[in-house]
Amino acid sequence: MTRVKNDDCDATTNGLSDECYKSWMMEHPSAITSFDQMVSKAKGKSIVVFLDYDGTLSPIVDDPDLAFMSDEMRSAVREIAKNFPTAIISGRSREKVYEFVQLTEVYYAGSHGMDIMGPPHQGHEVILFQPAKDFLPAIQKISNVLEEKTQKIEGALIEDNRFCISVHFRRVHEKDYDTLEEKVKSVVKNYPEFRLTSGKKVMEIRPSIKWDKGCALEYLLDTLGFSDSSDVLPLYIGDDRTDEDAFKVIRRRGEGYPIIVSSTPKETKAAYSLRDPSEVLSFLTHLAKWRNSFSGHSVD
Ligand SMILES: O=P(O)(O)OC[C@H]1O[C@H](O[C@H]2O[C@H](CO)[C@@H](O)[C@H](O)[C@H]2O)[C@H](O)[C@@H](O)[C@@H]1O
Repeated sequence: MTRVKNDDCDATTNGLSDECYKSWMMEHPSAITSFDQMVSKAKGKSIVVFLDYDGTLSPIVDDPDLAFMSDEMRSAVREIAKNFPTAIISGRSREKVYEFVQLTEVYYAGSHGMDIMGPPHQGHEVILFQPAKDFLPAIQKISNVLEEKTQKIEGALIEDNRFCISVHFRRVHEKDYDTLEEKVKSVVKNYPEFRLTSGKKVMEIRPSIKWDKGCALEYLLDTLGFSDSSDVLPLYIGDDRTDEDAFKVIRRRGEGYPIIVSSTPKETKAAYSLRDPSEVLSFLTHLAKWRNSFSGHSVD
């Protein structure tokens, strides 16, 4: 049993010291203190902002239905979206993220990028890409079986994320972790076209297609007309394992900033870090102010 144990580190549970964090920060410096250096590379380029939702724009809470973002964060994201093309890429269903964020100015990619929508046009939804449509009937079946098989495990929660399913165990007794994982695995093994991944106290079942948050980032850059990597600086802020796929894409492109949200050292492809959503808020506010300071004349 490994999947359900180690995905939600904090300094108290993993015993990592401040010293350890400081040395990790040397490799992944704060995006706030590195701000001037980062934006100095923006000359002649377009910044495109990609944001994860849970743990990035909203703090991690016990009940996934209560993961609200603050009004300050909403205003900061709105300000960012006024100045840069902006997308929110989440493991949640697109509808659920929209319910939380409530901004019409941004692109949304739900279900780990398998459900991409542009800003609404004349009040209508603009669905751009849904590569896992064929899997919907099977997802529904899996969801029903999981509901039934896990109903006796206190605290287990199945979340329907449309093109993928989350099995939450944040509120499950630790003694029941193994049982829950076995049950989930026994269901998934009957659906070879699906795979099991993990995040923060959550197991996720998703179609085994070659599509992830990194592919969604590239798709959105192409859609926005930025396939030429020398003209664009993509900036991606995220806190979880699935965000690593986007970090890798930015690394591969050789331009842009992968930024991890973490208050503990962890293995990551990110180049910069922010401690928590409150630092994300400061960074976004700073970025919008920096852009606004050029209003009327170009940054280029
Ligand atoms: O890609 P994200 O936007 O980060 O979504 C990843 C998962 O986030 C949510 O779960 C996480 O946040 C919950 C609320 O804070 C927390 O209770 C849970 O333990 C975390 O794993 C969401 O509910 C999942 O469906 C997403 O896959």
